[in-house]
Amino acid sequence: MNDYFRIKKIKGYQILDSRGNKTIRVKIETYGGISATGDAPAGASKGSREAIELRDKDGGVTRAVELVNTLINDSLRDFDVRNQLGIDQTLIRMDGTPNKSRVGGNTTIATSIAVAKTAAKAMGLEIFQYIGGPRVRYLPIPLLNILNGGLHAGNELKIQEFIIIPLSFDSFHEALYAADEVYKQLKGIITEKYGKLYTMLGDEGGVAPPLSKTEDALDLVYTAIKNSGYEDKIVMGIDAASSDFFNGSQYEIDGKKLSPDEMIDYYIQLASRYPLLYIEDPFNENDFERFSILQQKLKKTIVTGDDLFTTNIEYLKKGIEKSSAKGTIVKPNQIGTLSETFEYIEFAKKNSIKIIVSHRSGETEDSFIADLAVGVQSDFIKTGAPARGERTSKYNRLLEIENDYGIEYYGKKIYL
Ligand SMILES: O=C(O)[C@@H](CO)OP(=O)(O)O
Ligand SMILES: [Mg+2]
Repeated sequence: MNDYFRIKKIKGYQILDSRGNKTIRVKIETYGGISATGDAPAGASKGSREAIELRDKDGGVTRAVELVNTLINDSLRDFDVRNQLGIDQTLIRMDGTPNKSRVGGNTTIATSIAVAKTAAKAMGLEIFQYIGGPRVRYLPIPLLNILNGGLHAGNELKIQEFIIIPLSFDSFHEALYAADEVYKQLKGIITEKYGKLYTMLGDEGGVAPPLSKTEDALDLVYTAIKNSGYEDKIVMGIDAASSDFFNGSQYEIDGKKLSPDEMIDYYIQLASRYPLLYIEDPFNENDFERFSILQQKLKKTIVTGDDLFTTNIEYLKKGIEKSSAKGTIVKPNQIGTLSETFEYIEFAKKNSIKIIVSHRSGETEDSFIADLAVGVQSDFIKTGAPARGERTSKYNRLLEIENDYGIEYYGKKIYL
């Protein structure tokens, strides 16, 4: 085996994420002197079926770090760093649980990402090229969460994310800059209407005005789109993250308690008032049936599962059998390794499910998911507002890829 690619050392240490919480970074070095790092992001509105994060009692990740420096370093040393599958399978076997609860999904995903980044570097390839090979043709459509609620903000809005989708543009940069204009416009409208204090930001860089009603937030976003002159080019979406306002039998929203069936009508009513192309997690993570009813009623909308599927083939299969959703969120840390993430994406694509590669609300500045989205040719990328470094690092990486490699933006061509 070529020594250049052989792993010499794997090291872990604690770093801070965008919420100021500790998270794990893993660094891999080969005998050829090539090294790269992988970071674990962290969610706030997590699905109950996600891979478990290994955390100390005080919120730190020193146990995860110790595992990397001992068990993982010992087991993966001398592996060829290009052997992603073999390495990921070793991590999966080492953990031995269905949800990575022994070693921690944060530990395994940071390692798995570091492996892929080191391999790409050693081969002299961009990460997206290493992942996607010569088939890479287009850049994903960004879903920009410009107004934050739910667990990502201090306001009373129950819907977690109010998203804009710049579809009809000829290039990625035009799409992104138009979305950025809408974001600025939104801040302007809010300042005028409520005062500057209302433009404080939520966890994903969107504004988080102290509103409590869904329609008030949607009105603001829709007005910002119209005022910017993009009504025919930019559409809207939401991530309800509804498990977080489901009390076991009803959804507590807009000062009301709605039954699951009333929630179906709630979304239909919203879709009749706003151009909602995208609705994520409209029902709690166990309600595959109502996802399916909503998807049938709103044929043009991409109903999407996040907490519903947690990047886990077992649950996606169930969703496909029941026709629950046209789209799936893909978050590598929900499942814990890149190989499982690739398998999931392949399975989803085979079943014509749209792929939305996504960040977490707690992120680092690492732009890996931008390369991942391009490499796997995902339909969309969800990575927050066009503001704050941990979000712009992903957008700026996509701009860099567009600029250096001239990769096209499909936008409207493939979606309307
Ligand atoms: O629900 C979501 O889609 C994510 C990311 O936007 O949030 P979190 O990382 O808090 O789970
Ligand atoms: Mg979500």
